[in-house]
Amino acid sequence: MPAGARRSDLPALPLAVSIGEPAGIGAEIVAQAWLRRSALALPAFYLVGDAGFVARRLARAGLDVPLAEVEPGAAAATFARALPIVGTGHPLPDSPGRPDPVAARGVIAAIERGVADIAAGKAAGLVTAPIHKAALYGAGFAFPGHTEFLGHLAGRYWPGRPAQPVMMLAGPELRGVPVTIHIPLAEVPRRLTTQAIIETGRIVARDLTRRFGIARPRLAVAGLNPHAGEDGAMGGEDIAIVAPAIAALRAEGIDATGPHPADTLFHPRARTGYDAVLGMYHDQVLIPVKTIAFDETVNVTLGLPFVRTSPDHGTAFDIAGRGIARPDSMIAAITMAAEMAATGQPAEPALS
Ligand SMILES: NC(=O)C1=CN([C@@H]2O[C@H](COP(=O)(O)OP(=O)(O)OC[C@H]3O[C@@H](n4cnc5c(N)ncnc54)[C@H](O)[C@@H]3O)[C@@H](O)[C@H]2O)C=CC1
Ligand SMILES: NCC(=O)COP(=O)(O)O
Repeated sequence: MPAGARRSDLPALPLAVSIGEPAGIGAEIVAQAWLRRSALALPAFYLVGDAGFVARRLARAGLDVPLAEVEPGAAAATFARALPIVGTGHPLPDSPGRPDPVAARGVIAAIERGVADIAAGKAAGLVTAPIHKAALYGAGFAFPGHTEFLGHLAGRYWPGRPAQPVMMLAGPELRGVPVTIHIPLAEVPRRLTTQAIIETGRIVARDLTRRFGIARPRLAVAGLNPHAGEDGAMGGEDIAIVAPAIAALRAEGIDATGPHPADTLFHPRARTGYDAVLGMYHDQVLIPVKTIAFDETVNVTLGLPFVRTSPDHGTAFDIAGRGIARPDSMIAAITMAAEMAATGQPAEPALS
């Protein structure tokens, strides 16, 4: 829990939870979280989507959850008796495991509505259920994932306050940040820049302090190549790109170290030496994070003027519609969003 936040400080406003890919498990894990609201003292939240779809899916999955279609202003008062649903006006198909391109508009609208509600002072933060990226790309979605889309929406609703979204996977034992995210592995060396590492490191250091209460965050920066390049013998990027970024961060007073060989950065003793790892590409970070704590880890977007969290997992098409998906990571995401919102941090200032 971030310093400065206490359970009793849970935000007065509800959290908005976007429905995600309807062919996936999103509706089921939100409903499962709602069923545990009292036992876990969860903060109030509402699901943004299509109430008709949610009702059909929960019936199919054998989840007995009362639903109430409301406006955000009534969600907190409704939460004790029913799962509040805020409609987008876009019907969603109930076809578990089989994504239908017709759903894309409603999936995107739910994310947009959640951010609009935060900007309008109706929601404390956004929790996103997983999307199926390929389905959205097929419908013309121009962003690799939520992370970049939310940066775009921040520009729409907080103009003049440039957002620089940074993905962080935060688990009980490990926080990891991929500097490059959803790009082909073959493109990583070309698109990895010293400036990107510096900007990512600044945002992580700042938000670990502002949102997570860590006074002087320690950042361990992984090298790109085996053995962090072995003095250049196994790749020149660690000397040419990564090391200068670490030097620049240190010159700014940020406690960054490295480039560290990635293979020895994630064992339990190594993890005591830092507050977050900056990795150079997606799997360098997400494999250790999900291996250590798949059910408890939360995907947090740093660098935004609002709070956004998500479960670490995806749409789980193989188990959708059966009511067996574990809600743990969704519950962790809801809890973390509430705790981050409760720190009462104002909208983020622009970074230099
Ligand atoms: N934040 C987001 O929107 C995310 C979206 N995705 C998307 O999800 C889709 C599927 O991705 P995959 O790589 O297959 O990963 P996945 O996380 O959906 O599934 C991997 C395995 O974990 C299991 N699993 C996942 N969540 C579970 C839960 N809550 N309870 C029990 N078992 C669970 C699945 O059944 C499957 O066997 C892709 O389109 C991907 O882009 C993936 C990660 C995050
Ligand atoms: N692998 C993480 C992931 O896919 C989540 O991406 P995003 O939708 O949160 O940008």
